[in-house]
Amino acid sequence: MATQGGVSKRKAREEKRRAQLKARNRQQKRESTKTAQETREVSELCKTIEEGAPAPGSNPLSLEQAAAGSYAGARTFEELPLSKYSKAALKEAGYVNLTAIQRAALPHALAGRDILGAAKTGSGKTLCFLVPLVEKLYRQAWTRLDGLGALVLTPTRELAMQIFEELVKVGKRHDMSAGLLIGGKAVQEEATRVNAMNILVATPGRLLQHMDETPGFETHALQLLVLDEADRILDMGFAATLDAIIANLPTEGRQTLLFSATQTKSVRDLARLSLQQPEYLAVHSEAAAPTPLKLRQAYMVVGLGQKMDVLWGFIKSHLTSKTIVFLSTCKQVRFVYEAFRKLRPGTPLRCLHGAMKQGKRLGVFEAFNAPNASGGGGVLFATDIAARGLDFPDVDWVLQADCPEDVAAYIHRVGRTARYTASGRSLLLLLPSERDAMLSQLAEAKVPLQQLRHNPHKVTPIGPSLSALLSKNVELKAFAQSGLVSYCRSVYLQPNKAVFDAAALPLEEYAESLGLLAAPQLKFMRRVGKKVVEEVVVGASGDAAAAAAAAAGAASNKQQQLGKRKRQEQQQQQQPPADDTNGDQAGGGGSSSNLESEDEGPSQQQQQAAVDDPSSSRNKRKQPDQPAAAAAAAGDADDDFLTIKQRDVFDVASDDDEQQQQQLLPPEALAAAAAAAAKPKKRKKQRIKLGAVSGQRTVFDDEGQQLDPLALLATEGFGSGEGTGDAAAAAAAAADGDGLHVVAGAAGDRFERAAKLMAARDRADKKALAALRKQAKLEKKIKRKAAAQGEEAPIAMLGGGSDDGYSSDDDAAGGYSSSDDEGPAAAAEPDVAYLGMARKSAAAGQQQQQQQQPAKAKQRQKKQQQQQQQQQEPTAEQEAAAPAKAKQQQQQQQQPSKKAPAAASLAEQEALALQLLTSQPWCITNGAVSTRL
Ligand SMILES: Nc1ncnc2c1ncn2[C@@H]1O[C@H](COP(=O)(O)OP(=O)(O)OP(=O)(O)O)[C@@H](O)[C@H]1O
Repeated sequence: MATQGGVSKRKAREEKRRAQLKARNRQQKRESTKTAQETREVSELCKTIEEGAPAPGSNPLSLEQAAAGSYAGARTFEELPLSKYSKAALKEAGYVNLTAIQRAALPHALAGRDILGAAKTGSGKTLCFLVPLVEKLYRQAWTRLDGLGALVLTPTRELAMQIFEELVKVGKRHDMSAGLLIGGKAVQEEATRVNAMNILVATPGRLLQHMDETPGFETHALQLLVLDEADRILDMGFAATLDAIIANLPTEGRQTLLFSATQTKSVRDLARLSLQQPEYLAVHSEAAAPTPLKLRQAYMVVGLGQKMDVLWGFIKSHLTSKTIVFLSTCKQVRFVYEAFRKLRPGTPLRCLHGAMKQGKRLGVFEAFNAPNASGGGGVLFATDIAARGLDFPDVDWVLQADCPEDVAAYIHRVGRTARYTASGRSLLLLLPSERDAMLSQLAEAKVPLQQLRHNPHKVTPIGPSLSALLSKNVELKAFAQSGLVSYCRSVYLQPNKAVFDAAALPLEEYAESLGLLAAPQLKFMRRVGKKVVEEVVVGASGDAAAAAAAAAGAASNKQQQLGKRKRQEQQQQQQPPADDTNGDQAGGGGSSSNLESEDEGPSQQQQQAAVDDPSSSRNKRKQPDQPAAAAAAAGDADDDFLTIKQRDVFDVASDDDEQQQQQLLPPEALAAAAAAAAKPKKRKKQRIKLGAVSGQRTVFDDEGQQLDPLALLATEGFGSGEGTGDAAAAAAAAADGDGLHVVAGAAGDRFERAAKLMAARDRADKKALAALRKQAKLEKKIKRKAAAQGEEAPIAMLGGGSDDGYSSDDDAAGGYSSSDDEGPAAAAEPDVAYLGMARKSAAAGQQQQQQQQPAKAKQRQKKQQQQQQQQQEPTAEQEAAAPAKAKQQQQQQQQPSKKAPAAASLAEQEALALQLLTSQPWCITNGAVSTRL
């Protein structure tokens, strides 16, 4: 039996070995056939490319169809000299016909030429470099042993991930390795595999890190370098990193492809890349607009104080739309997202910014990237990390809540919608101070814009709701504060000074709109203010009118424009409710829902001026029918949040505006306007500015009387006599009409003193914040400890507020300091109070504690009880001193103790801190926001 079993086992083993051998032979045969086929295919492809390549410098897009013997002019992927692997993969991914930029770029790229390609957003530039990349390595029979053959650089991690996914689709049948190198992942993990990669998609920073740190990371064989969003990678932000990367790459025999919707033309930039006779392919340079055809773009002028309301109103009115909202800083995104989430608009909210952890970033990206199966909407609040290249499907709206830094940023942001053949809409919110310059820059770039205004019935102020939220949530308040500061700083730092004017930001209004009680005092903003003062002082000579004129002369054009804009703003504020106008515009239909009208040209501008002008009688009359017709044509009847104002505003910044408005005014209104203009408005405004040394807050005394802004200095430690004296002198000087330079001179001193005071406050604020942080840390630690010991929920940490779910009754009853709670355990650990026990009898509480306490604690308790007993048996001396002591105790009971028990004092501290956080103004010191305590 044993021998029989052994024989059958041996037979089975032999059969298995034979089967394996057969399989290996088959595999080898297949591979050699495949290699032979591939070799044949590669040689054919090389021949076709060599013979049929378009002439250098030609634009294949101009060809109607592929010429005989040439693949230039191909209209489908099938007509291009591509491997059958690539063709099959492209077909599987649903790519059949070529887009314009693909028709122009692919023939040149396949021929191995360097390319500088520019085309509108969403026009398919990704395939313009991925297909030639895969094909080039395939034609060179690149194997895994050959190392790094192609490198794609992109400015953001999300874009790198998206390109990588696309690469996997296109190259799925090829035998190559590809890797994704982005920050936020363990570099060591990547280092083990990076050397085995044939293709890398990377962000510049992480790639350079591997070049510096990963042993054996070689790039000498690189065949192809791609810069997606080339202008961004070539700009200042990446300059040093890119130069270091390029220094590590071979220049000989390397093909370089650069693509973007907004291409760089800087010769110096291109010289850094050592391009070899590049083909410049800007397929949409002759187009009417640099933005997608199916994108409807609009702007709206909104004061900074109303931005949050408009944003909220927009979201509430577009709950089923998929929207991306762009804000300028991470901190703003964080605040708006957190605050709106708590206000529950009724649509999913997400946020994406650079300060998020990579895992979260990826999760949000994937979630927003998922096709919208249910058809429901959603909002993504994002910084400019989502502005370039990302191909989120089905985005209906792009809302730029903050002005983009330049036209290129605008084009990329709006390009997140209306991609490929889809349509989309965008709305740009502009501050009155940004309007003219930004619109003229956009007009210069031929961006077609229509002016809209919001339906006031759809906008409710959310400041009070935010304020209520902030008063309960210290963290959210800190977010609001840092959001505000970061926004102001971003405006202050913008190089595009024609558009961004930090001095024109109405901080008080903005702070209020975020739910804050007061605006911060920002050092950098004070520098802006100081500059204005200096300009005025330089211009001051003799009387105030001359000084104002000199100041106006010295000030930049921008400032003059600002004055003009402010006048316009004032006019707009006096305007009758916007819905009246819109109702009229809608042709009496009562609906203010139109987004587009067909009328353009100068008459439009006149119409605009009439709409803007409150005194124009045309405003009160019905407008012609055309907007109603346009509305019907536009099919926007569902959008009752936005209402039409004007279409294609190209020269809103022109100096003729005022003139045009005046032409439309009736004579009486003109006379009134002339009288108003004759008043020395400017002087008055400047005086207010100069006096507002410590911000433009209204200051009230204890009785609630409004104080002169200058008197603030007197009340805040500069010597009341001097301060009031200054204020009075300033007021007197101002009254006699010669006050401008006097006030300006005095302001210098005050600035200095105010700066000192603020510095002292800042230090105090910092200390207070540090104490708060320390306390929060302590709470967390105690909580963790408690959780680890398996203690149940009813343990509250001192200073922990009501987050732990305690009833307000307990809090109101002063649960922290209830004498019932201060058992031996509480005495031993003064930072922990067992609030849950306040509801039970002290005895029950003690019993429970005894059950929970470990043996050591029991011993300690016993010892303390013994001590108490000893204390209860008074000595003769104690008996003698007893009456005096009793009296003292009685006094102590009657007078609230100055030094409260530890628990009570901490609770008080917390309450005080909370109160101060929600009521005091706050400052900024070296970037850290702190609360003035
Ligand atoms: N030939 C094609 N046929 C069908 N769909 C295509 C084709 N080319 C590209 N697309 C699709 O068009 C969309 C936009 O493509 P892509 O992301 O490459 O645009 P882009 O020009 O790089 O945009 P951006 O300038 O914003 O980076 C993608 O969803 C892509 O799948």
